[in-house]
Amino acid sequence: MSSKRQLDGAKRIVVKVGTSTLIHPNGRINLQAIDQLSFSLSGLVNEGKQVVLVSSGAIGVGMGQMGLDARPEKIPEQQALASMGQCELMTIYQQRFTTYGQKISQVLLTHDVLDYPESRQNVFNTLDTLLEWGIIPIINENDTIAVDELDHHTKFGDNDQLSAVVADIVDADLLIMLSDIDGFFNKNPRHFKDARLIDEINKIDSKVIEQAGGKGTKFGTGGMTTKLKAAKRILKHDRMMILANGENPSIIFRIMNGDKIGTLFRKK
Ligand SMILES: Nc1ncnc2c1ncn2[C@@H]1O[C@H](COP(=O)(O)OP(=O)(O)O)[C@@H](O)[C@H]1O
Ligand SMILES: N[C@@H](CCC(=O)OP(=O)(O)O)C(=O)O
Repeated sequence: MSSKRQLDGAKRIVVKVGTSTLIHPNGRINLQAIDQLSFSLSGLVNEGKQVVLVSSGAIGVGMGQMGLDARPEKIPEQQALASMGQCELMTIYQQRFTTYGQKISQVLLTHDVLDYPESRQNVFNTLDTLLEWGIIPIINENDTIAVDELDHHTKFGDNDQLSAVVADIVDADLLIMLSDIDGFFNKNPRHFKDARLIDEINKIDSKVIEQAGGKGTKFGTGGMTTKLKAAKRILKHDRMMILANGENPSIIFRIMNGDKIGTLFRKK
């Protein structure tokens, strides 16, 4: 067995970063993580890759701004926090990416863009143009609009699934999902000391689904269940996904080098 993964020269890459990577447990912004992420993604663009960043964190950053240590129950309050936090988050990204000479843009999406071929095409046209220009689009769900109503489905559910949808829209080769855990384990490692990291998964069957548990921190949403839903979509369309620990986002360079880090989801 080869000690390196063959990522088949992946050129168009979507990177998803979860709230738990961007926010310290004390609620403050993890500047080091954002800096490393900006450095690594700018480095990939300089190597000739096309990179989209799907970034969570708006609500988490908004909570920090308002001094809250628990997510409010009321949806309008969550949306207000997202609106504040998104602005702050983009300001920090703008600063850090500028340091590395990298231009960025912001794209906020709702699920219903997928229901309308014209909207979907417009999203593709925008993203494709940005990527051709060497810009890194930073995508989040448009939390102000995104709520689930009976007849108007605007919510993706979570950014794990949003990132897989984005990978489809831009026809990405690879989705790198950075979380607060080293990859997919055969059981939740926060509850079981003997949990084992799985190197590669080729199919999301009921056995794999049963191994997935809930979220890890107060900032996370969905836990492994939503990451597996995203992986299912990725496999269905013959793309690759790597789930890895975003604690130190420069891990992206080693991932792209084919080092066996985290869990690779790929069809056999
Ligand atoms: N089988 C599993 N393997 C790895 N992590 C798991 C598993 N089942 C549940 N988890 C939990 O999923 C968490 C990651 O998801 P989440 O908290 O939503 O983070 P993020 O903010 O990165 O989306 C881990 O911290 C872990 O507690
Ligand atoms: N749109 C929300 C993110 C929702 C979400 O999926 O968060 P996470 O599980 O941390 O990736 C925000 O920016 O706070």
